[in-house]
Amino acid sequence: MLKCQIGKRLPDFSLEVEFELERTVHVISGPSGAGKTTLLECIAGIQTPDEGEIRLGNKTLFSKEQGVNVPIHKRRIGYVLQEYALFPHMSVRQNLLFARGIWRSQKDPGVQLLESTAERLGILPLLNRMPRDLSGGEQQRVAIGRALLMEPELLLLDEPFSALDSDTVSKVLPLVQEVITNLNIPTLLITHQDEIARMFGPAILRMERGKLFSCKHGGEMV
Ligand SMILES: Nc1ncnc2c1ncn2[C@@H]1O[C@H](COP(=O)(O)OP(=O)(O)OP(=O)(O)O)[C@@H](O)[C@H]1O
Repeated sequence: MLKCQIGKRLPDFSLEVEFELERTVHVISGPSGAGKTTLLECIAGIQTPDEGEIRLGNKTLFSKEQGVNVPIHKRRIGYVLQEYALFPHMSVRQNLLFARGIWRSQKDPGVQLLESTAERLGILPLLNRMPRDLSGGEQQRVAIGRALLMEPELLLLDEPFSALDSDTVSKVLPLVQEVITNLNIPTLLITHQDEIARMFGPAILRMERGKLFSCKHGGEMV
C-alpha cells in the first residue's frame, strides 16, 4: 500500500495531496501544469516535499517530522518516463541488467528473471540490439522491462505512451497492460490518452492546481 500525505511549494505553484493506494493501477489525468509530474517526482525521491509523509508498505520513504528521506536508489520504485531514457552505448541486455546493478556479471540469478521479463514484454529477440536500432514501441517496452527488473514495490509511469503513434500504442498497450496488472503492486499512471485511461481504469484520479480528486466520486480524496 502507498500512503502519501505531502505538501510541496514551488515559486508559483503548490502541491497538497493526501491519498492511499492499494495494489491496483490508478490513472492520473489533469491539465498541463496541474502538478502530476511533481507528485510522481516527490514519491520517487527526485524532489523533496516540504512537509508530510510517504509510506510504502511498512517502510517510511519520507517523513518531515521524523527527518527521514530515503534516497532514490533505495526506494524500490520503478519509474518510466515519456522519453525512454535508455543508455545509448549499452545493448538492450545491458540496459536491462543495469537496472539490477549487475551488467558485468552473467552469473546473477537476475539473468533468468531478465529473460522471463523480456519474453513477457516481447523483447527477447532484441536483447543484443542497441537502442538506436529499436522502434519507439520497442524502446518503451525495454524501459518498462528495466523498471520491472528492479522488482519494484511501486510503479510510476509518466505519460509512457505519448511519444508513440496510435498504431504502436494499440500493439504495445495490451501486452504492457497485462504485465502491469499481473504485477499486483500499487501503480500510478499519468496519461492524457483516453484509450489508455479506459484500459487501466476505472480508478481514475484527477489533478487540478496541485490537488488530487477522485473522478468516480467527484470529491477530494482523503
Ligand atoms: N523546478 C521548478 N521550479 C518552479 N516551478 C516549477 C518547477 N517544476 C515545475 N514547476 C511548476 O510546477 C507546476 C506543476 O508542474 P508539473 O510538471 O508537475 O505539471 P504536470 O501536471 O505534470 O504538467 P504536464 O501535463 O504539462 O506535464 C507548473 O506550474 C510548473 O511550472
